[in-house]
Amino acid sequence: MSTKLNIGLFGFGVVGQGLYDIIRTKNLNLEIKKIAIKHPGKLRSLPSDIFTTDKNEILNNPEINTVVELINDTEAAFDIVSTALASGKNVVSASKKMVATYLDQLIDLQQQHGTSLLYEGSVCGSIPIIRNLEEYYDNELLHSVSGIFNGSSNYILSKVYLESLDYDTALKQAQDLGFAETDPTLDVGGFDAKYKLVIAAAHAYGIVVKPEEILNIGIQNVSTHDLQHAREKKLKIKLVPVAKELDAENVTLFVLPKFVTESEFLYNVEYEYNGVTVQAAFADQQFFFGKGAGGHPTGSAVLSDIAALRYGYQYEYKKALQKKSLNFTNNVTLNIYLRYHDEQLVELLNFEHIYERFYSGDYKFITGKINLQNLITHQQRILDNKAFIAFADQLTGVSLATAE
Ligand SMILES: NC(=O)C1=CN([C@@H]2O[C@H](COP(=O)(O)OP(=O)(O)OC[C@H]3O[C@@H](n4cnc5c(N)ncnc54)[C@H](OP(=O)(O)O)[C@@H]3O)[C@@H](O)[C@H]2O)C=CC1
Ligand SMILES: N[C@@H](CC=O)C(=O)O
Repeated sequence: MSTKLNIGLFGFGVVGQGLYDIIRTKNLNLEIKKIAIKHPGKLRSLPSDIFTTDKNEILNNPEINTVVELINDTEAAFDIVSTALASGKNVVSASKKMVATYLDQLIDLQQQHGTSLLYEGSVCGSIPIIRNLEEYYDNELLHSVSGIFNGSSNYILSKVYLESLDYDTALKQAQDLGFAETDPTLDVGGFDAKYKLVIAAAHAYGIVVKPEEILNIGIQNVSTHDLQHAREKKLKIKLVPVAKELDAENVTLFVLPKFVTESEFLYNVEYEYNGVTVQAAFADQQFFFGKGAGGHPTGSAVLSDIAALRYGYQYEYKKALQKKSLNFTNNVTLNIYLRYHDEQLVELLNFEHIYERFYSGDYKFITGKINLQNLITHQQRILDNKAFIAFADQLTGVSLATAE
């Protein structure tokens, strides 16, 4: 029999309201008892007595057995979630930065207190990827997990590529639609995709990697030259996080823009949609597609976690708890396109091999092979120089289109 859930909800913004709308339409064995928010003066769509600004009205209420955390403050979210888990309450969260940053501590807390933390909504909105990695692929050898994990960046790339809208207007639209983070640098800089990659990798490969160890370069420096380059070669530019098993012992993780070919599933993933490609040893290639941002799509994933809690569902972190775990490494060579101004940057990056160099007026690019570690070392210089970097597919052995 399912347990009645008495919920304390933290956050009534885009996702919190999305969840509330969905719950309202259903007759589920659950009740939202209290909603904690930050700004008491804001106009709300519900009677004021359901709201509180005191977290302890939820955390210290013995009647509340489930906390749903949907706030936009990482440190406050960790405080709320860890307190709830330690006091015997199960938790659902969509805060990917918080989960990725504190994943090892959150796993420990669940084990110590026998409580459950579910976070499907934190990775790729409505796409049920975490539970699939955790359960369905439990016994599969995964060669790679990659895709489009950030709705805002993808929305912007679709707008600038398909509709020739300017970047700033496209970003403003992504913010107005509720897709972007409070600080949109997290989206366009590839941080948000990286947090999601950290979480996915924990369930796919059992590795818990600190976000700061992983390269993230986003779409913030994309220019009309880069877009034109892609168009001429019938490619699209997508922001792609990659988790790839290199051999029986090593896994690499990185987030970079990518030139995607027409034959890839990601080519047709546009606007706020996300896509996840899983390359497995036996199941072969599988593709998950769905809305990656927005109140209702994310609310639906949060509700699915809440429903799973009614039956006592917990992540077992089976791969992470295995004795022989995989190592995370940045020692991998990538096929890279670099658009740049500063010749010194090219020297610093120390290409292992150069396929092509192009100069025309103020447009200069180079394609070649680079070690990921070199990109990490010079990441800040790449960004400060307004240079743009993208990789080409190596997962299937296809090299840069320009290399042919
Ligand atoms: N937007 C999206 O598409 C998605 C967002 N997420 C994640 O979900 C979380 C929420 O995002 P979103 O709904 O967009 O954010 P919003 O900015 O729309 O809403 C944030 C909410 O959190 C509340 N809040 C902030 N700090 C506190 C606090 N200390 N205690 C209680 N309430 C607090 C705010 O209160 P007040 O209303 O008073 O300001 C607000 O209601 C974030 O972690 C985000 O990364 C995940 C997937 C998709
Ligand atoms: N800002 C995020 C929201 C969902 O996770 C995104 O754009 O994907």
